Amino acid sequence: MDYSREVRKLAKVLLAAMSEGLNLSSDALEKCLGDEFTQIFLTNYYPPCPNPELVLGVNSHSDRGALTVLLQDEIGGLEVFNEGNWFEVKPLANAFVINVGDETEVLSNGIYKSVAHRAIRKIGDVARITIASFCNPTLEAKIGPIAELTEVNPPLYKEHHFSDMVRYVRSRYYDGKSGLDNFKLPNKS
Ligand SMILES: O=C(O)CCC(=O)C(=O)O
Ligand SMILES: [Fe+2]
Repeated sequence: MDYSREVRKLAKVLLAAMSEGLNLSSDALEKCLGDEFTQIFLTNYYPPCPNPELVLGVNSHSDRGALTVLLQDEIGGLEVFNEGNWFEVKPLANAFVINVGDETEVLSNGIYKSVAHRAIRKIGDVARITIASFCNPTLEAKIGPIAELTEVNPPLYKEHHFSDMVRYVRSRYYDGKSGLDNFKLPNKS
């Protein structure tokens, strides 16, 4: 309980800072996530494995919600994709990894990018444990680019309910593609 309360506080601080980074009021992003944004905790257990080079822990994906607070142990294996390459996210003691989720990319009209990531197995003879805390909109929340951000740049994403994103991503279960593909508007330029 304490952990979830503290993670929630951290997520609120991050959402406020990210809203200000968009030149919006500090409650702008959180307000879009519904009455109270939801939190889902997922513990990932990667058991010891004799042939780590043959195994992928979690296939490439981006987290679908607003943001993820990830706690990883010291084993390592998380990688992020940028400009055609995978980069290791080295574990740092007493630090969280924060992933921007797909719906923050939509709300910010593409200013904040959700991050493609995966988990590989680096060391075979020890288990790895991570705890992901997904901060998500409520299922009924209507998610689309925030109006102030579409005055200069046209909207890049279709408005949808978060439940539509969840349904779409589930239908594609970890196939390596982004959930955002389904909500992109055709580029008119
Ligand atoms: O275990 C990790 O390092 C990543 C897990 C993850 O990306 C997820 O649960 O969404
Ligand atoms: Fe993830």
